Amino acid sequence: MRYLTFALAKGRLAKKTLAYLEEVGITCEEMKSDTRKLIFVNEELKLKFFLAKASDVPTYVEYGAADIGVVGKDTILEERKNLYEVFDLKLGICDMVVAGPESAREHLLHSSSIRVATKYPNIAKDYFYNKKNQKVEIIKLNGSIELAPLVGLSEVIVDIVETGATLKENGLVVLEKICPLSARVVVNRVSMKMENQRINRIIDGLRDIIQ
Ligand SMILES: Nc1ncnc2c1ncn2[C@@H]1O[C@H](COP(=O)(O)OP(=O)(O)OP(=O)(O)O)[C@@H](O)[C@H]1O
Ligand SMILES: O=P(O)(O)OC[C@H]1O[C@H](OP(=O)(O)OP(=O)(O)O)[C@H](O)[C@@H]1O
Repeated sequence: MRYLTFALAKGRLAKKTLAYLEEVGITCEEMKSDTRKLIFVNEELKLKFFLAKASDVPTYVEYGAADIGVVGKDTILEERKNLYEVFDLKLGICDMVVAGPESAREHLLHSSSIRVATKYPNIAKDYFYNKKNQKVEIIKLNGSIELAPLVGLSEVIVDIVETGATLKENGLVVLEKICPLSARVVVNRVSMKMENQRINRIIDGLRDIIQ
């Protein structure tokens, strides 16, 4: 039997994803230890696991380097890879929003000369260009997005809001909601056909514990 390979997003989602997998009998003790090792193997179940940067998970799965991945819907929308999104794990629940100072609300409604800072340029383009038909300038950043309107880099941002604490502490508010987000299980298109039974057994197990 060949190994089924899982690509998991390191960071926020990793711990909870591992806890869910454990509940359906998929364990990888080694992975929980403090190690620099990148690949972990469960010989008994013929499974391999690796932790990758969240934004790279769809790439590993599209190319078949991983059969299954767990990653945020934000990353799926941004990376636009060719894969099956099979299941909502209902963890890492948050929203993609347009945010800024209250003073940007009017500007956002009427002006086209708006700058939007974001880690998610494709999501921002899709929202402003396709859904709203509004020509804005999109500026790509890699983190601490809330800084942009505070220092005059942009009028608004497109970013994730979970508790709202970061926005609040920086005097910003949600101006428009783009979409809800949560972690999803994604599967390589060929693996879905070739390993259908094994993959469906895992997905059914996860579905049972979440419902
Ligand atoms: N408060 C939150 N902020 C950011 N992401 C969140 C939050 N709550 C849940 N998530 C989800 O967790 C995923 C992983 O977030 P995490 O912060 O670990 O990585 P990242 O910010 O995408 O990557 P990196 O920090 O390496 O750029 C996100 O893609 C999103 O789906
Ligand atoms: O609504 P909240 O609960 O405050 O969470 C939202 C914040 O968390 C994320 O940032 P992250 O911690 O990933 O850091 P980053 O800004 O460096 O991406 C996101 O980009 C927001 O800044």
